[in-house]
Amino acid sequence: FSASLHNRFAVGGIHTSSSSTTTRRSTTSLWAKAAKKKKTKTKNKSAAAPAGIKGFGGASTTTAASSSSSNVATDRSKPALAFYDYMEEQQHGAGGNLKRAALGYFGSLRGVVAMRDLKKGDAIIDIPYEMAINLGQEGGDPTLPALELLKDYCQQQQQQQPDNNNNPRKAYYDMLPPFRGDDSLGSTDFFSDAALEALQSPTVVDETLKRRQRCQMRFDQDIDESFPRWIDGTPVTSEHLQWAVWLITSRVLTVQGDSSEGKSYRLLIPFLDMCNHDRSSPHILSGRAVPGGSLKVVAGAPVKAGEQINIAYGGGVAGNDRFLQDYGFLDSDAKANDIVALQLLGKRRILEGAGAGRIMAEADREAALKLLRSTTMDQDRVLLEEAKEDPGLRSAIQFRLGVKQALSKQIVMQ
Ligand SMILES: C[S@@+](CC[C@H](N)C(=O)[O-])C[C@H]1O[C@@H](n2cnc3c(N)ncnc32)[C@H](O)[C@@H]1O
Repeated sequence: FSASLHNRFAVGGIHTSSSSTTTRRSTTSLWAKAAKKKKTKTKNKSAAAPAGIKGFGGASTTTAASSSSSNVATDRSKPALAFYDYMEEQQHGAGGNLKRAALGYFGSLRGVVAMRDLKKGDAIIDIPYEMAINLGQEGGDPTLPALELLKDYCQQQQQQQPDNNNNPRKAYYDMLPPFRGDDSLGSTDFFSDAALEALQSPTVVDETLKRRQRCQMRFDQDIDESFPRWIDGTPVTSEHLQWAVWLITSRVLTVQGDSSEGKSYRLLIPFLDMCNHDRSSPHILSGRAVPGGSLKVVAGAPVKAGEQINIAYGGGVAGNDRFLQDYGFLDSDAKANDIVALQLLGKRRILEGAGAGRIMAEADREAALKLLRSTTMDQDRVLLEEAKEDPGLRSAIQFRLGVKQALSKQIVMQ
């Protein structure tokens, strides 16, 4: 859930970041290696998780939950069950999580649902570091970890059935949002020209075009015939790499390593990466990228069975400019638009991209405000109605409408 270096979630813990000046590759091994343990499956799964997703009950049937969210449909699809098995495998030791939480659907959005009541301070999710995929040291270029991820993804997908000796991460990879899926297409990286223009945001357009260019350069430079093939046996394309970049920007967490080392790493943390965003979430991320470490979501308030377990992406300080570029959706919380408006008024520093950490240059602010003034909010609402065919165009118009609303609030307040 990459966003910014400034947004540390927890002391000595996980923070969100895709931004930094360093682009050095990690010298650590790519995969967080487990201390050698016997690779045996838990024999009696329902004994291992008597009250969780693998046992009886569950969030969809529990009587403990009183809210309407207790009717959440837990994900018991074949790939999900294979993924739960994968978590339970002894070398991962993450099966205990399934007593407390599972995957569920909130409308059409998959997320994590509590399987039982939990107290404030309880670990809701607790994933051993060894289960995480370490994509290298923190850096500003998402195409580097994307390349590593894409390579491993293609290698793991070579066989149809998960086989823990040859493709141990397949069960997890099968749960990732698919290539060309609606989720990934929500990111500005996949916007049509018309949608990009409709953003009325020169800085977002500029950053998007640069990222596309960087992705193409990475593809030209590092992907050749020796690269593993795509799932269907055809050569990997730059569009596959763009999808992998989106996986990085939307689901990787930057986690501090050993305190004496002073380094941070980009981790894909299975299951934890399935938590959706809610800016007001009280839950806290903690943990370190060290052997034996635990990567946790700790309850910041009591949790009821059936409740969705969300976390605040971007440390709760990212605006909708970042949400649209990195995650591919707009945060409905008004604060996400207020942040963009404050940046445009020179009252808040830019979080990431060109000029990160600085107040936006006056000329850039003026250019952006001029574009925003080129249509009224009423006109935008009409255009939004008309933009049914192009989801990117709709998001772009929604983005600028939100920014205009936030700007008008700021101006009234002045
Ligand atoms: C870290 S993943 C979260 C899990 C994801 N829903 C899944 O099923 O794999 C981040 C992605 O989830 C979706 N997402 C997370 N929070 C959301 C929200 N509040 N509204 C809409 N989509 C959201 C977006 O597609 C985002 O890029």
